[in-house]
Amino acid sequence: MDNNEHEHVIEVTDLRRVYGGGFEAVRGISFHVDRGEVFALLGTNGAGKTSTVEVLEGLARPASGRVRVLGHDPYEERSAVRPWTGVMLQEGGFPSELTVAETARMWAGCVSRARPPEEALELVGLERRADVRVKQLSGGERRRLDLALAVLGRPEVLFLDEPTTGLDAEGRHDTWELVRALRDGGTTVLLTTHYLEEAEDLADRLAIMREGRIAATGTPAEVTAAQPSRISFRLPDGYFLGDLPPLGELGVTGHEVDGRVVRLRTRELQRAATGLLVWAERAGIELRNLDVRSASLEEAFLGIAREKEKEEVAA
Ligand SMILES: Nc1ncnc2c1ncn2[C@@H]1O[C@H](COP(=O)(O)OP(=O)(O)OP(=O)(O)O)[C@@H](O)[C@H]1O
Repeated sequence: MDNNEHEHVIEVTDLRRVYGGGFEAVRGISFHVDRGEVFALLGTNGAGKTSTVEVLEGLARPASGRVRVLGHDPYEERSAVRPWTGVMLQEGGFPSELTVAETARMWAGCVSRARPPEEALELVGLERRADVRVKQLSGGERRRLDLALAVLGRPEVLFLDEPTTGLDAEGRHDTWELVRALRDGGTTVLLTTHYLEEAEDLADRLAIMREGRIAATGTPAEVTAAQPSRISFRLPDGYFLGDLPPLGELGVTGHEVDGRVVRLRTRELQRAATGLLVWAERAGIELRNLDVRSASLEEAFLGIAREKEKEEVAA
């Protein structure tokens, strides 16, 4: 199979997934992931991320819609897709009596084009734990083992469901480095995560799901651009809000005053910050505790979650 012919390594069109009792967990979503991209699927608990990823992994059939991985239907043509994909589920569930090295060797026997098991363990920093039984590993070490097994077959497409949950800060950064290295080597990665800084740092593009639908999608910068930036500072004694230049002219769309602390919201950060600083400079004022910040992905995420709450209150 010439896998290079499919630029969209993953294609999802109007995907719906309905569970046995009739509950519609995924309600018509579309997105694509190109070769060598890291794509993050974000969302609140129960938003439908795992339900979506399971369909892409070929573990479940869609109720309707079309899914293609490397140009194939991952459920109907599992044997054409499976050898090229690596999967890290939320729960690995490997036999706990085997050692780490035995587990890796056993798994290497099940995949085509396997790396040497020692190399996979080294990639995730488990080489010194090779002789430890799986049941004796810590939660974070088990996640590392799950990741080692997912990359053992040199996959072209890697599915990572919450890969860094339970890892300490160092483990998380190690995992990010590994994902970046795999991406740079041409691997396409689809990951779900609850850590917004992980998506901000790693993802080329992302989608935020809410109640089975995609509420926002784009690069991290595009998704955060929809949220206002913030400027805060301390007004010097003797000055009042009315002494500032007219806020509308600075491109400020909202403000709060808390004692002497002023917080401004704007979608034109450079214009607002420049106007404010020029005013302060001319007036010979020092704006103490000045903080100028673009919106973070976390703010965009919370904004989307709050839109939903507002809709519910209004209904
Ligand atoms: N086997 C099932 N039968 C019925 N409903 C299910 C089943 N599995 C999941 N659901 C429901 O589908 C919805 C989406 O679940 P899913 O696990 O895909 O969400 P998620 O975004 O991955 O959540 P989390 O971040 O908590 O892992 C939830 O409301 C969940 O209760």
